[in-house]
Amino acid sequence: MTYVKGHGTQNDFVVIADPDAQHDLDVDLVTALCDRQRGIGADGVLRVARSGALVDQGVLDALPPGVAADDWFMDYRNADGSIAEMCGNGVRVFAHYLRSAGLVPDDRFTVGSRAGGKPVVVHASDAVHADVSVEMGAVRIGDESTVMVADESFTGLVVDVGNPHLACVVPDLDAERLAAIDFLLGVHIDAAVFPHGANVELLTPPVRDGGRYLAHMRVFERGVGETRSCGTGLVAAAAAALAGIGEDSGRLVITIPGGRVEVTIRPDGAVLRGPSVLVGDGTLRPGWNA
Ligand SMILES: N[C@@H](CCC[C@H](N)C(=O)O)C(=O)O
Repeated sequence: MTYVKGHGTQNDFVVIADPDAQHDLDVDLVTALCDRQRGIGADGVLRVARSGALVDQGVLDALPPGVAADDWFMDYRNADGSIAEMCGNGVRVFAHYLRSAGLVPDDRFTVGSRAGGKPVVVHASDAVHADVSVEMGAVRIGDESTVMVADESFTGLVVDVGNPHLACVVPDLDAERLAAIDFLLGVHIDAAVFPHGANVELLTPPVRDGGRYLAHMRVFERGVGETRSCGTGLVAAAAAALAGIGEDSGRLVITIPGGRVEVTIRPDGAVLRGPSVLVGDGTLRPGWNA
């Protein structure tokens, strides 16, 4: 099995090309691949397969809305082996991989995901770096909920970006205090609100900077733990930040530990724009996971 290692603002992935969906991406394989000591090490795995092949092989029950059988599908797995509906940084890396491997002829195409088809634009790319926009689709904002991080409680909005988020814009939080929060002391969401778990974002209040807003964010991902970036989390947090100041649209540049991305929120959907890096590639030797 060959792989490519890539990241989007240091949210890192093992990319496995499997056009006909022949591999069994079971929990043992995914957790071993993502293990930073005994595997390649990553926050998740992106299987590159034809959407129709995933249906034929029973990985998907049916094609999700907006996904055609011959679209390339990002079959995303978290580092713990669980399946998630969508990964915003993953789509950028996935699109970059497709371009760099010559699997798509143009810079505009649709990437399939369990949360539906995601149109992408590859603004610039070479073998290593790319700048990619993803139309993330509808952002649904729900009620408030709270999360305990160690013994501190944070209140946020339940946000659905295809996958579940609790996006907390924390009054008076600044970048320094945000950096000092210790997720290792425990992150506890309300299981009654999130029966399938959730990703948790902590965000500083947005500060206007010309025609955009600036903010800082950290994220604790379902199925992974703290990551240096989360694309769907950035979209959820941007929508929550705008909602908090009574806006339903706007542009935010958000700094996360892994870099900076731009999120545009409009009433009809969100766009995430940021970098992708393809770090290198290799071959797994027979028996590596025995
Ligand atoms: N890192 C991702 C989100 C990956 C899925 C998430 N952990 C979940 O379980 O919902 C992103 O960039 O969006």
